[in-house]
Amino acid sequence: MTAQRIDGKAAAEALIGRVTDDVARLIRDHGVQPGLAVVLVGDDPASTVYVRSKIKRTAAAGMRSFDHRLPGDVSEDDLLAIIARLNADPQVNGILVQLPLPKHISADRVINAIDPGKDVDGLHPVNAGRLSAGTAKLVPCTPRGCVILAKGVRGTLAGLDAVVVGRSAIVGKPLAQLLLAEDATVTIAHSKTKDLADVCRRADLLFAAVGRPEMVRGDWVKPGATVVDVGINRLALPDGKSRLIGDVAYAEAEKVAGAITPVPGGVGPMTIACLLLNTLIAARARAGLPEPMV
Ligand SMILES: Nc1nc2c(c(=O)[nH]1)N[C@@H](CN(C=O)c1ccc(C(=O)N[C@@H](CCC(=O)O)C(=O)O)cc1)CN2
Ligand SMILES: [Mg+2]
Repeated sequence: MTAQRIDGKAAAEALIGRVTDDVARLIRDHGVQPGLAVVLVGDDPASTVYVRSKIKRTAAAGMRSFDHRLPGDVSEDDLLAIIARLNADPQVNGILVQLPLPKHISADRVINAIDPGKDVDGLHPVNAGRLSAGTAKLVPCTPRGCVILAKGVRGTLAGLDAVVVGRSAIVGKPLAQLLLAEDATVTIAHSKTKDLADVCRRADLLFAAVGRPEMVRGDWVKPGATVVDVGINRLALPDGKSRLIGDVAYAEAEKVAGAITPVPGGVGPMTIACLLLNTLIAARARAGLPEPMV
């Protein structure tokens, strides 16, 4: 049996559709138009593509979009001054600083400077703390997308054994917290985990977020498991072109898994959809309205 291919693109379009409808209601009923400011430092090609897509999708969803492109040698102080202006701007409900930042800028200092109520990446320590306390509204976009996709397949995640391979602040750690909030039994594994393949083989839900191309092999997957591949690794081809591959050896894993996300077209599109959702959540909270029912 071949695994069900989880269509992240379709799930993202459906979520963006619901967000767009709620934005229209928010404008019509409350005169509130959500606004997202995206800050890009430098000209990294992948980041430029992601930022362009974020800006385009924000506007298409009926939100205001504010575009801040800064040279790669901008000083940390100048960047912090822009963040301070965006924090004070009532038209801006969400602030997203595209990562990674150049080496001379401390990502921690920049993230800490964002108003937690506008932190649509969910990376500010206040929002990370709220996530572990179970009271978060703004949670990191990629992990939120992973949980939506897994729930789309399994309905409930309660009681399932979830293994998250990777412990980054942007994916692994918040994903583990979100899965715990869904009553899954969660293991966080990483490069130092003993018998990693055995740990993965116990997972009903296997999330790979290590940034190592095809590290998770087919025989690491429990038969019938739901596999969510967060990896986006660009592989250079001999003809000068490139190809994206995930952290999971898809061709092997699809023979064993019950369902699996492809790369591209799996988790990636959900990241941008969840950014729009977070911007809507931030705008509604700012207006004293409950979370959207999307
Ligand atoms: N401030 C942030 N920076 C970064 C984040 C983030 O969530 N917040 N995540 C990544 C990049 N990212 C969004 O910023 C992102 C990555 C990938 C995709 C996506 O749709 N990928 C497609 C493939 C696209 C391609 O061909 O390159 C897919 O997987 O189908 C969207 C957003 C790091 N930085
Ligand atoms: Mg840095």
